[in-house]
Amino acid sequence: MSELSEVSALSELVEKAQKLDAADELRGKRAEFVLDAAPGDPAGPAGVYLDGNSLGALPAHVPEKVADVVRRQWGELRIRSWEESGWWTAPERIGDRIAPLVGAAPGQVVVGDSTSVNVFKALVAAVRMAGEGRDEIVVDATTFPTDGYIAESAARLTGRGLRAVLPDDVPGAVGDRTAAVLLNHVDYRTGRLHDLPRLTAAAHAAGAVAVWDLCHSAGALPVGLDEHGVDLAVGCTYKYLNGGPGAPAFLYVRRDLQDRFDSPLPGWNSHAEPFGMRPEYRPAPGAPRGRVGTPDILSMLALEAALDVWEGVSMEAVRAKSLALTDFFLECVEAYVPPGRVECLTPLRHEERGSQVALRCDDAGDVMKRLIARGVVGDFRPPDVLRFGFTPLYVGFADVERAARVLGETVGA
Ligand SMILES: Cc1ncc(COP(=O)(O)O)c(C=O)c1O
Ligand SMILES: Nc1c(O)cccc1C(=O)C[C@H](N)C(=O)O
Repeated sequence: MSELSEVSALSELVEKAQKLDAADELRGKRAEFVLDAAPGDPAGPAGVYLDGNSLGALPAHVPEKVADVVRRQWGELRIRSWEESGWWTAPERIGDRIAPLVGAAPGQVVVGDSTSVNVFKALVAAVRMAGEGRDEIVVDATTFPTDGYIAESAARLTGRGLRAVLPDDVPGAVGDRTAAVLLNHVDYRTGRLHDLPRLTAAAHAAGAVAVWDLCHSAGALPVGLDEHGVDLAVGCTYKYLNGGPGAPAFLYVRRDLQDRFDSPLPGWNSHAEPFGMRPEYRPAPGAPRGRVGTPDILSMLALEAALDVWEGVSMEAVRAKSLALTDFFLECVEAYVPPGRVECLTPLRHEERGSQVALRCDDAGDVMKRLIARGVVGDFRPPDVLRFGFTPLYVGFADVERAARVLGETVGA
């Protein structure tokens, strides 16, 4: 590109970003988060946070809420808070706040433990639901590692075999031996969105139980758990749900399966009568059956406060903006990054795209370090992937233009 056409591409994209930001119905949400100044803001220098697919930004009102939980609820009310501050019922109450964000009616989502622990609970329970005749678990061959490790352990514990299958190949791979299928909704590396309705239907047609990991889709796009008849699902709350580092995960058990959910971790919190202190276990009805032990109240209540930012936000608006952000990023990368320097791993088709863009780049580790030094925060996944996550509640189009411009300068240097 000549110097003149480079300048005109730049000013065109800057102008386009301004127009897109002005028309953005979610733009007011950014002020609800603690972030660096936006590009163009005289308070700059601007930082661009594109790592909300790993750790979501802090909603500004959360520290005050957490301070109240610590000082008053814990410091003053102490043990009374289990009842008076609603600590005991927090896992189901907060589950019901996450439920509409993933397309679930109330009473089916419980919050607690890590995603890894919930993958274990869900997968072993799925195998138990499927019955003795089915001797195989199918796991996403491209899965985030923790699901693969846990599936391997779940298979050994339940005496089933484990087969890793590419999500696209699941319909042809499942059969009357398949007990359960564990899939990631969005691939953590490439940002590829898998076809949840089709793959759930394929698992069901084979008589298998479908278990989904929603870590990279919850809060980023409509999931439609009830609508698509998903059996069990898990997800984290520290990415697009902005619950904070180590915020507890969630577990969805479809209502009509709850009586058959036989937890492999039947702790006292999931007992029908937890304070009965009985030697024999009797599972609670409904979502609380997914609980294990004492909930981590401080993290859980930070998450509860963080969920306030969803007030008045539709997941359709979030999805529309997410696709517009990733489309615009790809357009800017095309304009600013020297040809051949990066290769897009994220599908261009909207139906196959989550809310991140992954670019393959030979020296990705070094490039990401230099981007971060210039205030553009994404992340690096070995061996050669640059990941950029776009959280529609707080990322704007000027951020996107700036990130791609700095990327172009960094890899072009
Ligand atoms: C798809 C997926 N599953 C599971 C996890 C990890 O779960 P946790 O660390 O909450 O157990 C992550 C990210 O950390 C992830 O991206
Ligand atoms: N959970 C994380 C953590 O505790 C530290 C650093 C990163 C994470 C992540 O969430 C990584 C993320 N799941 C990924 O997609 O790579």
